[in-house]
Amino acid sequence: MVVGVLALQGSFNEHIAVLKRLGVKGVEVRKPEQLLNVSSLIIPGGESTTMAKLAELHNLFPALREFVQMGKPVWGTCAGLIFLANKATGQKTGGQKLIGGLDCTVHRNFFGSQIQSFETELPIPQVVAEDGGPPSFRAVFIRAPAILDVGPDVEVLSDIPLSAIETLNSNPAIQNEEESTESGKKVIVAVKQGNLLATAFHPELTADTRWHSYFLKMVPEIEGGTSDIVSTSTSNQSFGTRSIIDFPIYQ
Ligand SMILES: NC(=O)CC[C@H](N)C(=O)O
Repeated sequence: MVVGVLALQGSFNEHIAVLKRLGVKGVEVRKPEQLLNVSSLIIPGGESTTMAKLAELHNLFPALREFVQMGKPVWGTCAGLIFLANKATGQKTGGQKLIGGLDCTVHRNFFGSQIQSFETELPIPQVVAEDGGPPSFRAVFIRAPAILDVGPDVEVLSDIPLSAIETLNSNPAIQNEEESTESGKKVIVAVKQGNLLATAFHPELTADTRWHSYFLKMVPEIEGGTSDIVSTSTSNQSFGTRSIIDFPIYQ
């Protein structure tokens, strides 16, 4: 079995490279019929409006929705998270099509514009760190979304205190959100709901492969049939982070 990576736009190459480091084949998915050949799917970061337009052009929405509804593991990172959400706010005029399935509301550019992108250390969730490594991971937020509310079946894996973000005082979206958020202090940045995993940050842009290993464990074919793929690879894991200078710029 191979892992599909939606390759319309954004950081699909980076995801495929991480999968390769873990000994797993990642294949680019651009057409509906290609979803038949993959056990699971990663939807990368990029620009969700553009991705939605390209998905529409390639008639991918029905197949993507079916893939999600069939219970196949799907992981959305950043724009991919927006794509999977049932509801998005902060969209461009006219809105954009979503795959949906993930019971949450996401704010598309919660942390501000491209220049308000940032990196921070966040505690690694217990379930993600099963194979060890440092207690935190480097979370890379690029014009990132955040999850504003979740339904009862959604498990929150990571959240972030707004006070930890430098842009807090200069970004009106965050200030408004802070006032309207009940806890007033945190937003959700990683969730799991059954077969769906979603992160507002970009693990594929760091050398820490634990989020990818966690996702691979959600894929029954890989976990059951070829468990050495995941367990062997974890011994090769490193936990460093690439410099932000290397990051692709998403418009
Ligand atoms: N790095 C990203 O994927 C950014 C996503 C962007 N906020 C969007 O609307 O699509």
